[in-house]
Amino acid sequence: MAKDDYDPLAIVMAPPAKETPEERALREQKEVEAKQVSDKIDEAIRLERVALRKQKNILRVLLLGQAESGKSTTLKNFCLKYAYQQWIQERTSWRAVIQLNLIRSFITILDTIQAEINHEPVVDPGGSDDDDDDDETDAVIEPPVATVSATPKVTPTILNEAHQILALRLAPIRQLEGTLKRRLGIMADEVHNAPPEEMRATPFDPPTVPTTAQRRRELMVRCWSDALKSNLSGGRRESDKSRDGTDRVTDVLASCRQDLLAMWRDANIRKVLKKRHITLEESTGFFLDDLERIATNDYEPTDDDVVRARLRTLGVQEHRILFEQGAIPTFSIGHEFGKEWMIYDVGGSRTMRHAWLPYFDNVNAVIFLAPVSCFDERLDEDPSINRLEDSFILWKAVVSTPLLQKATMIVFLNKCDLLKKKIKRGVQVNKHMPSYGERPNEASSVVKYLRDKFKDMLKQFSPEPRIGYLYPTSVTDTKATSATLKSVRDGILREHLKNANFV
Ligand SMILES: Nc1nc2c(ncn2[C@@H]2O[C@H](COP(=O)(O)OP(=O)(O)OP(=O)(O)O)[C@@H](O)[C@H]2O)c(=O)[nH]1
Ligand SMILES: [Mg+2]
Repeated sequence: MAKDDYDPLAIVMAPPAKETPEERALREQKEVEAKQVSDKIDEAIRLERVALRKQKNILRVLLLGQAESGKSTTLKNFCLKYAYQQWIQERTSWRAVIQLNLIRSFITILDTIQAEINHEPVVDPGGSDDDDDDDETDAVIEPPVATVSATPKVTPTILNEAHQILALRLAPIRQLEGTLKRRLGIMADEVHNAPPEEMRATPFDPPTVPTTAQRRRELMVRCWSDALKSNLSGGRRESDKSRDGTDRVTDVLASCRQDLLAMWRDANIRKVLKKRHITLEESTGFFLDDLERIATNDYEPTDDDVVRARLRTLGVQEHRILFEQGAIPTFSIGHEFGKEWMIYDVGGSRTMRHAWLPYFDNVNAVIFLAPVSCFDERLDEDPSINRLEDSFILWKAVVSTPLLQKATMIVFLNKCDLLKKKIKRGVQVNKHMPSYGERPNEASSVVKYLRDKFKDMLKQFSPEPRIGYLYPTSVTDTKATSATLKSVRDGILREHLKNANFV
């Protein structure tokens, strides 16, 4: 069998080689019975979840927003602030995820070096801000278009033989990616070449299939606590260990540390990344600036590392948070009220929005994550759609639906830190968002402008008048987010008390 055809699951599941018709009938009957039992268990779990969702004393909070908007990061902030004991139990297990984020950044650098050496054409992800195209339009958002030079210019590269040797020496880190993915039980993330999936702009829309199916490779798990458990227990093989019993991935990273540092600090490699429009500093799971600390044998993740680690959410994850002693204000009715929260963290990609609808029932609050730095970016799953435009479409659907009419609406205008960086880099907001007009090209002014837009839409499209709470956030900044969460928690509890006629 060719190596690529090898499928351990198919081998295990294949029927016995010399099966008689009687044996076959018996096996098939057993399979039907097993399926019935399995379906019954699934149904029992589903009913238990529905019952849990209806329990009156549990506060239900829904985290909504497009992919990479910061939903899971917000959830981590909640756990860090209000369920710290649970948090520290899981903290060490995040090491593998952080190492994987780091390794993937290096794989991007290695691929870029290769592309440069091969004189591959440069892909312009969204048109340059330097061009003088002053095309006036009334559109709120101008969707950027990816362009590839028709006749690629073969310019002499600034990389030399030493860079090639360095890249060759670091080639083994590519293998570590597979080891970590297997260990974490990461789903087939190679959606890259998969047939296009059905997508929905909002949970209420009919499905469509995108014309452009090329997507980035992402790391996704069904539930991060399962991934972390898999890392701790079954996921590790003997071959993952070095001879002295230590972890092979950690050992390889530590032994490559100097070369990795040399690669990330090399001025010419940085220039090539810039030329090829690769801004790793602004991409998800960025740990390159922490390399010196992470590529060591005794690396232990810090709270901040865990908050910044990136794992894409698949489907909807339910997280039960039991607020620790003292984490809940007493108001006037005693300690226990609002102690238990169920936070639903959804996968934000358009391919996953169909799964949100069952969770719109009986929700106390929605925290809607709108990344404000992405006015010049396109959706990964459908590059014809501008990311900010997508946030507006989603927000309109969320505020319009009668299903969420009673929910307290909270908006996090997130990624303000990245917005500041982008503007500092010289990106002109009004080139990508003509409606922004001649307002100052400053982060605070952009945030105010977008805040007003989200607020206006809440007013215009809510079935009944209601107030919303809008916060500018950078949820990777745990200190600032801690203060925001306190205000969010108090707001949600107060609204809940009001609705329950306690105040
Ligand atoms: N710099 C910066 N990075 C952020 C911020 N919020 C989130 N991120 C990063 O953006 C990436 C995506 O964040 P997630 O919280 O995983 O996004 P999500 O909304 O859960 O995405 P899906 O699970 O795909 O729906 C992670 O690498 C985060 O560290 C922010 O305010 N500033
Ligand atoms: Mg997520």
